Amino acid sequence: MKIIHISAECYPIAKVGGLADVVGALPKYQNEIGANSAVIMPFYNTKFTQSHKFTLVYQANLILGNQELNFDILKIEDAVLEFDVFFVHVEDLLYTESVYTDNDTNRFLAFQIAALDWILTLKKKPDYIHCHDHHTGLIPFMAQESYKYESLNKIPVITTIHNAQYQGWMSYDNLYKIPEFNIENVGLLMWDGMINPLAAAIKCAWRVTTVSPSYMEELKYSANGLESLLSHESSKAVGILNGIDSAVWNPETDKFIIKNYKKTTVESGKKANKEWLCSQFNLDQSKPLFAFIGRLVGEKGAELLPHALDYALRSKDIAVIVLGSGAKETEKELFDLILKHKGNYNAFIGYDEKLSHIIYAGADFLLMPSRVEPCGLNQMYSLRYGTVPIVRRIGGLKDTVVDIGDHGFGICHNEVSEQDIVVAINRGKEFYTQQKEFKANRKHIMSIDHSWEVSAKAYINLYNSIN
Ligand SMILES: Nc1ncnc2c1ncn2[C@@H]1O[C@H](COP(=O)(O)OP(=O)(O)O[C@H]2O[C@H](CO)[C@@H](O)[C@H](O)[C@H]2O)[C@@H](O)[C@H]1O
Repeated sequence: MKIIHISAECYPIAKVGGLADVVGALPKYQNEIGANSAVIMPFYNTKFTQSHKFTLVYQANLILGNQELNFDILKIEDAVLEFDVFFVHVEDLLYTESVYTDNDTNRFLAFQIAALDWILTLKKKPDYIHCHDHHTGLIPFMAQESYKYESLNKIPVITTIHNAQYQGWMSYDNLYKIPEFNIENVGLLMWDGMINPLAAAIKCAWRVTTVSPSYMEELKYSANGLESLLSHESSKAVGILNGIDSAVWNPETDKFIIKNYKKTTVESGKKANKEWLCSQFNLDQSKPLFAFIGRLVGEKGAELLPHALDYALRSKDIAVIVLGSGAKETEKELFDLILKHKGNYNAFIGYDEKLSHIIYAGADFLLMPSRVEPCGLNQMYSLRYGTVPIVRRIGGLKDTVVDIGDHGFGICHNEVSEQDIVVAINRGKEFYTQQKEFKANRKHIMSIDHSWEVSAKAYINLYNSIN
């Protein structure tokens, strides 16, 4: 079974968030169960692309409206990953330091056209094309409707929605850039007067998946304008919970953390990581350490953190560390708290993969007060590292965390509010004082299995169900 994943991100090549983690793991686990799964993504100017060698696989020109652009398909020379990765290299458009820029309409249009132009030339075509998020949302439409891709229209295309908040909207005057199709079918591209790649993907993909079962249900009521479309297409839609790459996220072998540990050595292991964090960030290590890692955006409830943390920190009996970047105002407010709560609070405003691993290892609790959470990986990473997740009951968080009050192992709250966050922190504080139960819980959560094996198989079953 030959599968090609098409994505804007893939760990460790280019990562902005959880999309990269999934696309960097799913093909590997699909290959382990006998598939032949590869990825095609844009060739960005990242540390990874600078430090590896690539071979040219294919070269051609693509037509983007009235522009003709040269593109290369490249492949990593050495087998550094456990699956093949192909790159679309369009020097002037895609070779940027950031994954996302303010010219993304043209960038991702060119990427998608180049990817399909290349697939068209393959002797052995993929059995399935698996697209991820709106950046690849026009592929299901083009494969089905554009005349030049007619020979691909029997290949099932699957779209996975990692985040329906972003839909890739573009104005109607971009229509001529999409390879020619029967204009009577233009409605498949449109939603609310705009070309909407995510809506087009939901309409045209053979199957639509979300990254957790609860998120699939929630989208029917809250999908940034696509609710009725999701309800209408629900017969071809299913939620499959993400897994975590247990080779990358393993406290026993993790090269980023200060001291490796397993279930039997969790106390000394977490202590060493916490000590390092507290000394680096001037925090009191005798206090329970609460952490937040993530994009500082409304979906993550991040704008509530400054006030909620300010309030919770007044009692001076907790320590807090924040790692994130995003909305400038939230960044500033979180930064300003450092002086106010010196010794008990610190924040790293930015992106740091290594630090994120040390925080999962060294913190006692991880906060996720998300407004929207399609799956959430952080709570699963924190479980694996023996860190208690504190989550809002939403999306994938609801599917993966059970409250200690319900014979579970985490702390859950219902509302996205400062008050709920503070109450949840206080419950965490209280739990921390019951050291015997707290330590037993740590061991328990480390053994909860969220590895990709089960979900990788679920995707294969889904592909098979199409024929
Ligand atoms: N400043 C920072 N420094 C270092 N690392 C950072 C960081 N900010 C975030 N990260 C890392 O980025 C990843 C975030 O993953 P999530 O799944 O929580 O979120 P995201 O919203 O990006 O993904 C979307 O797609 C994924 C995958 O399907 C869904 O789980 C999720 O719900 C959906 O919103 C984690 O690996 C986290 O450690």
